[in-house]
Amino acid sequence: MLNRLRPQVKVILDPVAKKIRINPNILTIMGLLVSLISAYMFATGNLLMGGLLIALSGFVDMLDGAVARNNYQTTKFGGLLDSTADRFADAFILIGIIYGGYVNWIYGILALHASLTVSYVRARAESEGIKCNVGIAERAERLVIIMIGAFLSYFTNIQIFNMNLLGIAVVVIMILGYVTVIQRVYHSWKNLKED
Ligand SMILES: CC(C)CCC[C@@H](C)CCC[C@@H](C)CCC[C@@H](C)CCOC[C@@H](COP(=O)(O)OP(=O)(O)OC[C@H]1O[C@@H](n2ccc(N)nc2=O)[C@H](O)[C@@H]1O)OCC[C@H](C)CCC[C@H](C)CCC[C@H](C)CCCC(C)C
Ligand SMILES: O=P([O-])([O-])O[C@@H]1[C@@H](O)[C@H](O)[C@@H](O)[C@H](O)[C@@H]1O
Ligand SMILES: [Mg+2]
Ligand SMILES: [Mg+2]
Repeated sequence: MLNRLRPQVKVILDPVAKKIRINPNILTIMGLLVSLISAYMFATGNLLMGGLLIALSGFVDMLDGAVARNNYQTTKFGGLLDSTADRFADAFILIGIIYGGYVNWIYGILALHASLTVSYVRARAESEGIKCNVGIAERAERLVIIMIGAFLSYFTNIQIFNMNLLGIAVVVIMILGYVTVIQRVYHSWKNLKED
């Protein structure tokens, strides 16, 4: 869903990206390091910074591709590095939230499994030659849901089923993640069943 905003983001980001003379792969690694710091913030109970650093990490993840495209530096390896870094960033953030005690570890592990499987199905489908960027909880949605959960947990003490709103956010991405896996498998079946 949020991927539909790419054209609007492009209008804002491209003028900035054109001026940046950093190798996109370095930016990708920088974004990954920001997600690691975000995880540390969650692990040590700093929800506000944890949420803000998810935003910054996501911004850098948007920027690395924009810099690559606007400076004619896109590479196949860069694309692989970007996707791989995203898997590590997803894991760092969820492990930080689990370690910080904001969600029962089983929900956190399942949310991580769902997130990684969403991306795996897409990569596996692409290896068979079909596009598969479909589903209700792609990576941008998952990160925004966690960000919102972190900020709401920081500013309020609302509890649902004895969980703060960050824990609820993790449960939400666990559920929506598995829904997205089903959506992507079904999408792939529809496009591959003739083969
Ligand atoms: C105070 C600071 C600490 C914090 C400041 C933060 C702000 C500066 C930023 C604020 C923006 C922030 C809210 C945005 C967060 C969104 C983020 C969580 C979502 C991230 O989605 C990922 C993003 C990029 O996806 P890709 O990596 O797949 O895409 P690209 O990198 O462009 O292309 C990959 C492609 O490029 C080539 N390449 C790449 C790397 C490389 N090294 N070499 C290469 O060659 C190669 O070809 C690769 O294949 O996805 C973007 C999706 C969508 C556009 C996101 C839109 C988000 C939207 C702006 C946010 C909406 C906000 C939300 C409704 C409300 C926010 C919640 C509130 C509580 C904050
Ligand atoms: O949305 P999602 O499929 O979970 O995750 C996506 C990966 O499948 C894709 O390979 C990558 O380029 C995107 O940046 C994002 O990480
Ligand atoms: Mg990127
Ligand atoms: Mg990425």
